[in-house]
Amino acid sequence: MSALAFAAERAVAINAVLAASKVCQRVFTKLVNGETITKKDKSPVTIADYSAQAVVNSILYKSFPEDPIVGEEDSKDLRGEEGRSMREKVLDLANTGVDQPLTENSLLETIDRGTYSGGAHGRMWALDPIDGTKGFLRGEQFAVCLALIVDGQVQVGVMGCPNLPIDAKNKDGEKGCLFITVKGQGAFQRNFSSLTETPISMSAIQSLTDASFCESVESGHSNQSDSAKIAQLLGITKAPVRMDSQCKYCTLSRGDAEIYLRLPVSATYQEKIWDHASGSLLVAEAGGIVSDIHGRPLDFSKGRTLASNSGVIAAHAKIHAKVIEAVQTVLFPEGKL
Ligand SMILES: Nc1ncnc2c1ncn2[C@@H]1O[C@H](COP(=O)(O)O)[C@@H](OP(=O)(O)O)[C@H]1O
Ligand SMILES: [Mg+2]
Ligand SMILES: [Mg+2]
Ligand SMILES: [Mg+2]
Repeated sequence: MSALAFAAERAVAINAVLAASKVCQRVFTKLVNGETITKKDKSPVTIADYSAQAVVNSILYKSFPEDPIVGEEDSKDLRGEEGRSMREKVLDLANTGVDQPLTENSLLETIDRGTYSGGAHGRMWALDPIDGTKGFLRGEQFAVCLALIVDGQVQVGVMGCPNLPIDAKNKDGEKGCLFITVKGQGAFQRNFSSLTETPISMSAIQSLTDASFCESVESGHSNQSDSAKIAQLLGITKAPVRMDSQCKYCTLSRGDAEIYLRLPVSATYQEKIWDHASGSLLVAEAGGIVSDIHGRPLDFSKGRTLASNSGVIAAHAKIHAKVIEAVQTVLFPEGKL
């Protein structure tokens, strides 16, 4: 029997995301127990972001030294005398997640392996070391998100969600889930603490009135008054599930909600590829369709952003077209498209 496609990439991505997720958990515990998180100082989360990016990049480099990485962060603010204090903290933290300790120089170099410009050709990884920074700071949802993109197509996606309950019905139960997908091979969930992977799929609701939808906690990231109108038009009665990060894609994929609406708040904002690469493949492999507000597939070949898309709409394949129709009616009452 031949090995499954991307088996090595899948395994390395799981290791990298798990290691970075644990680094984030460690930072958070430290912050909560110390005084820093209440200071409204953005530096703590920045430390976690940098450390997680260093850990993932370092693990990827060992197995795939030739692969470029499109990562959210870069080392600019860690350099020089001004960056010293943060650099030292990041180094300490990052070194809790890697086998071979990094030096200050190799830390900066490792973080900057994420500066690739993306594009339509060849292999590249897309990395969001902490997606949902604001959720992380609030002690709510965030995710470490890693995807392999080949010739503009997402092939592998792994997400670590340290604060997500393993079972949505038991919110006080064990937390820490890993979501894993390879194109054509399905969607899976496992606990941080166990190797057993469980296949997951979206719920196929019969009627839209039974549906619930997810959206950002942050109204600056997705237009919540438009989503309320769309929900009303679709006959949805349940309150929106507001959640930070790509945990929304994970929630849909295991059947805990049916629709994800990400509606533009500005005409100029371009979604970042690392905010959607892994999550969109997970939903597709779990039985959903992911598109922009016009129903167009997300195009990961345009560089670091989804430059040819606007917003994101994800839903079970059976209801996606109906959702897009409602989105168009609300956003373009004059029939713009
Ligand atoms: N105006 C905007 N519209 C849409 N997304 C935005 C935005 N400004 C920032 N974001 C993105 O929203 C992401 C968080 O998404 P969500 O609201 O679903 O939690 C952020 O990721 P980071 O937290 O990694 O910076 C950031 O990239
Ligand atoms: Mg993000
Ligand atoms: Mg981020
Ligand atoms: Mg950010």
